[in-house]
Amino acid sequence: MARLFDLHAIVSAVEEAFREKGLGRVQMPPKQYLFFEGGGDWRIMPAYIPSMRLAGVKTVGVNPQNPKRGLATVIALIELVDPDTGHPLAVMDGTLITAWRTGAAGAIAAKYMARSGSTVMGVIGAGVQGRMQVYFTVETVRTITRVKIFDVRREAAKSLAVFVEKELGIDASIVDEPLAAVKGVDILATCTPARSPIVRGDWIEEGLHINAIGADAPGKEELDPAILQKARIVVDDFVQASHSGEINVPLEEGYISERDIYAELGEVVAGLKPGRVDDREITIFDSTGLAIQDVAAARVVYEAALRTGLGTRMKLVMA
Ligand SMILES: NC(=O)C1=CN([C@@H]2O[C@H](COP(=O)(O)OP(=O)(O)OC[C@H]3O[C@@H](n4cnc5c(N)ncnc54)[C@H](O)[C@@H]3O)[C@@H](O)[C@H]2O)C=CC1
Ligand SMILES: CC(=O)C(=O)O
Repeated sequence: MARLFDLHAIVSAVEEAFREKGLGRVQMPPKQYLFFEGGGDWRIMPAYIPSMRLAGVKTVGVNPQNPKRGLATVIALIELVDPDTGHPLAVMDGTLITAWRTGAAGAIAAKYMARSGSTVMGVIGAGVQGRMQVYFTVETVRTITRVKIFDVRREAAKSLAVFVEKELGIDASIVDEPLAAVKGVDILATCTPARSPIVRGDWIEEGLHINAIGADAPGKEELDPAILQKARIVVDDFVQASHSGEINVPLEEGYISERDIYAELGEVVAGLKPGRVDDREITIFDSTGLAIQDVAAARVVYEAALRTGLGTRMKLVMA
């Protein structure tokens, strides 16, 4: 999988998928959850994008206790199918695809919603998604020169700082408190499994764009609802975000109402609604993760595998 990685091809495929969603041309029922007694959950995520002749499903487990067992928090598997016949085309790892397509969604949101000329990025939660948010955003928004990193595990922050300096060639600073990752930044990515706000309302400065990535299940939240009350909020999918995104708790508790949600990202990408309209406004992209992102990114990898001969051909025996 890693040998087939192509950041810009993935961003472009995911952007096309968002555009199709904005134009109302995808089939994607909201993701379904099973909640395990041990604290983790498992999700099923199907999608069909007719104009891209693309269909498939991801199954994905999420358990923040996994790193203690030597496993990733997010573990996924993807099947692509031929939309003409329903025949499987490929079965592939979905763990890297999830990280890549989530990085791509954050980068696309930043492209449409962050201030132009943004130079400083902050990240809270320097795990798998935090790293990919930084990587994809830096490579897509070409003006970032510095990244500020906070993680409750200093070794995670250190590992990301080394990646940023060595692989991306820009400055990285590790900070000792979340406030310092928020102050003075243009783009903030929050990427933790938190169930109560980490970022406080009175820390927020004019013009900030936030990619709220970590909240992707009921009860999860990373931002003080006071931030949502004063921000332009764009979600990836209204139904999913209402049940499981950054807006789920503030909606449930009455801090915001459905009227406060400005748009879905696909509508912005499709040009139906403008993204940022004012350099001083605060904008939030609430990402829950969409199946259309998964199948779009998976197809980039599948086609690269066909081109390069990587992967294993399987004959499926069907009666
Ligand atoms: N929106 C989306 O499309 C997706 C969302 N996610 C969600 O993103 C979150 C992170 O996932 P991964 O990066 O894969 O997990 P991870 O376990 O690799 O990284 C999480 C990081 O957050 C840090 N952390 C935990 N609590 C913190 C706090 N209060 N302050 C600062 N750092 C803290 C941990 O030390 C760890 O380094 C999860 O909630 C996951 O469900 C995951 C994939 C896609
Ligand atoms: C983890 C998750 O929910 C997603 O991949 O969208």
